[in-house]
Amino acid sequence: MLCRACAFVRHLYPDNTSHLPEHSDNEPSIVHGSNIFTVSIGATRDVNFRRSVTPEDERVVTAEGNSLYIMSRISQNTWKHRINPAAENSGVRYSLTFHYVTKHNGNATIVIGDSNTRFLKFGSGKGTFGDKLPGKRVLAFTIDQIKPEECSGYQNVFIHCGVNDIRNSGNPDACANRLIGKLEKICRLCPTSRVNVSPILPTRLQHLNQKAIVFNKTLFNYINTCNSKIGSLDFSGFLDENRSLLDKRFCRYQNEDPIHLGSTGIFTLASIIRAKVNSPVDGRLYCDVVTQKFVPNLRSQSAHSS
Ligand SMILES: O=C(O)CCC(=O)C(=O)O
Ligand SMILES: [Fe+2]
Repeated sequence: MLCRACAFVRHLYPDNTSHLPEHSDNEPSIVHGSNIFTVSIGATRDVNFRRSVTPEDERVVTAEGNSLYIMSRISQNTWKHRINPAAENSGVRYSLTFHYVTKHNGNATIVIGDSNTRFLKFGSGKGTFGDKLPGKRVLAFTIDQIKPEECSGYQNVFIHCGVNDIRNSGNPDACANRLIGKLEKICRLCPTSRVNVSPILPTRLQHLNQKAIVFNKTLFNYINTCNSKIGSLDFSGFLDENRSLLDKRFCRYQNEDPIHLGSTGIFTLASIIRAKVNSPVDGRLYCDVVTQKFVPNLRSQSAHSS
């Protein structure tokens, strides 16, 4: 059970000269998907709303005494609000703003990924990330199924792309560019979130791994040169001793399934995600391992390709 509480902010506007600078109510403690309620008492004042990316898009809400206006938490990622000084003095105004907060909401995490993320569980109790790491897991089997809008309000965003796209496409580079397009949109929608992307996880199939290398190289070139601080996960521990295939220990059914993680693999993936949430906010803790060491190994290729 998450510990939920209400935090409230009180403002006093003694006369028409008092104002509130432009801001968003986007504190990490405010629960994703919640609403923000503001009760007005006393003089009527205008609340001006402006879209962050297109500031010319401005709206005004007139907050009369004894009225309530409601903003969604999600809107705070794309809108700012302020109260300008008023032309005429119509007296004192108070406002009370209520935020729905949880103690650990600063860790709120969304994982969007393929079937290898299916068994990652948020919540409390055994087999979950626990109360201190609240969040949501969303399945996206292909890059096109990733919906950037779902990420807003989460402090940590993890995008885990599987092999479905590269398996069905002759052009892994084009797949990587489609994912990059999604990442750019996520960074625009969630400017204060820590966005992380996984390299494609190695499989037991060398022909897929070769496509994954091309995909990962394009992806890493982008994240190492883009202006957004996108983090990545270090998957080097999943490789076998030749550093070319998914280590059997992590496979489902001990190597019977060449693509899917078994319980050890899922546990390892969960640990990597948890460590990333707990890591310092440096934005750039990169493993280039997959692009540098995850090279095709001809010996294991003939032994394992199918
Ligand atoms: O006084 C108001 O209506 C605005 C209050 C507000 O924006 C806030 O408390 O964050
Ligand atoms: Fe506010």
